[in-house]
Order: sequence, then structure tokens, then C-alpha cells
Amino acid sequence: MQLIIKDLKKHYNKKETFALDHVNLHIDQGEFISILGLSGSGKSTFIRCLNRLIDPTEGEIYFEGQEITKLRGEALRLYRRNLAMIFQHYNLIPRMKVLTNVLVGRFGYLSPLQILLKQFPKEDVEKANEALQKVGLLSFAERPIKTLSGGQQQRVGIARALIQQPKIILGDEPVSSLDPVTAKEIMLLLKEINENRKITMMINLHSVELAKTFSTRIIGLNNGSIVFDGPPSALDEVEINRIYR
Ligand SMILES: Nc1ncnc2c1ncn2[C@@H]1O[C@H](COP(=O)(O)OP(=O)(O)OP(=O)(O)O)[C@@H](O)[C@H]1O
Repeated sequence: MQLIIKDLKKHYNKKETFALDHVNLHIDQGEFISILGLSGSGKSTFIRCLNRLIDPTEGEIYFEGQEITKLRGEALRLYRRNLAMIFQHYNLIPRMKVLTNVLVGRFGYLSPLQILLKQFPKEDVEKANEALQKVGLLSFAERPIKTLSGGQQQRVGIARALIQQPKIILGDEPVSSLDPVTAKEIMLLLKEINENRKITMMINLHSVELAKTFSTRIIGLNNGSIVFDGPPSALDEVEINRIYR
């Protein structure tokens, strides 16, 4: 089991209700999980607890057997290498060229001085070019990010995730800013990566159709609680209404 999540809870303010409430999950390596839920149901909070961008209030998360909710310093940095993230608004550096943005994915492996001086080892530059080839953007390596379309920018975000050599890719609504055709292309790319490299995908989505087309498993959140956990074939109208009520 790659991830075991036990009784995870998060509240941002002691007086408020839980953003996550008693979340319990077992996740195997290589699953493609889509997370559905209304705005505010806890999707972002959940995936950010996994890479510790947010500290859960209670509960435990085991990654390959190691409890990670209390990790600090170097141990946390090493853990975080395993999880790459892609974002709705890409989180790229617009004035920098595509290749440099991809190389940011190696930061977890470099010293602060190497990062400051942008001294990337030759192998890392090779890895970045390979990743750009994989996402179909090798000829864009020298272009500034700001000259790329949204779909191309998300491909750069995926290349940056890939050179981190993660075991899990977390997606926080990675296709919500894209038109339906481009959104499908990006989901297809994530699916190929998932199948070829056995990288686990955990992707927040607002589209039931995309979740059903690309996932092996769908998790539905409502008010911070899991109200559906199953294969796409089990997500019928009744279950959809349970998630979006
Ligand atoms: N930094 C914060 N401080 C206080 N409350 C927060 C914070 N971040 C999220 N929340 C609250 O936690 C709950 C879950 O929010 P979260 O962003 O995880 O939902 P979401 O399902 O990802 O929503 P969306 O689809 O709109 O991105 C919401 O009620 C939200 O208002």
C-alpha cells in the first residue's frame, strides 16, 4: 500500500466546521484517482495535506509505511520529492524560459547555492529536455513562458512534475482553466504517464465526465467527508447527487 490515510481531520479555525472530517483511505501505487466535490468540499485541503502544504489537525498519513504528518526539515524535504503537484494556474515563472521552468522540478535535489546560481547539473538539463519531449514541447525550450497558451503551460507544469521523478502527482484542478478539448488532451497525457510510469495520480476535478473517462477510482467529498469511493462504473445519478447536494 502506497498511502494509508487514517482519520484525517482539518479545521482552519477552532470555531468552524471541519474542512476534512474523518477521511480514511488506502491507496495503491498506480491508481488514477479523481476527486470530485462542490466548491468548498475540501478537495484542495485534502491533497495539500498529503504533501504537507497544509498541516492536518488530526489523523495520520503513512507513505510507504512511514508516518509523515510530523516530519520536519530534511526529512520533510526528502518526503516531498515523492509528490509533485500541478496547479489550475500552472504556477510557472512567466518571465523565464520554458526549460528553466521545467528545471524547477529538480530544486528538491539541489543545494541552496546551486538553486541561487541556477547551476543545474548536465544530467538535469538532459532530463528536462526529455520531459519536454514527452509533453510535446521540445521545440519550445527557449521560449518565455508568457508566449505559451494555457494548454502548453500546463504541459510545462507536467514536464516540471515529471523531472522531479515523483511517485505521486497531485493535481489541484489542473484542467479547470482550459477549454474542453485541451482539457481532454491534458487528461490523456496524465493517463499515459500514469500507465507507462506507474505514477499514482490524485486529481481534483470539476467535471464528472472527465473523472469517469480517465480514472480507475473516483472519490467524492461532501463537506469534508467521503461520500463516494469506487470505480467510475459505480458513479450513477444517485451517487452524483450525494456528492453534489
Ligand atoms: N486558508 C484557509 N483558512 C480558512 N478556511 C479555509 C482555508 N482554506 C480553505 N478553507 C475552508 O475549508 C473548506 C474547504 O476548502 P477547499 O479549498 O479545500 O475546498 P475545495 O473543494 O478545494 O474548493 P474549490 O473547488 O472551490 O477549490 C472551505 O469551507 C474553505 O472555506
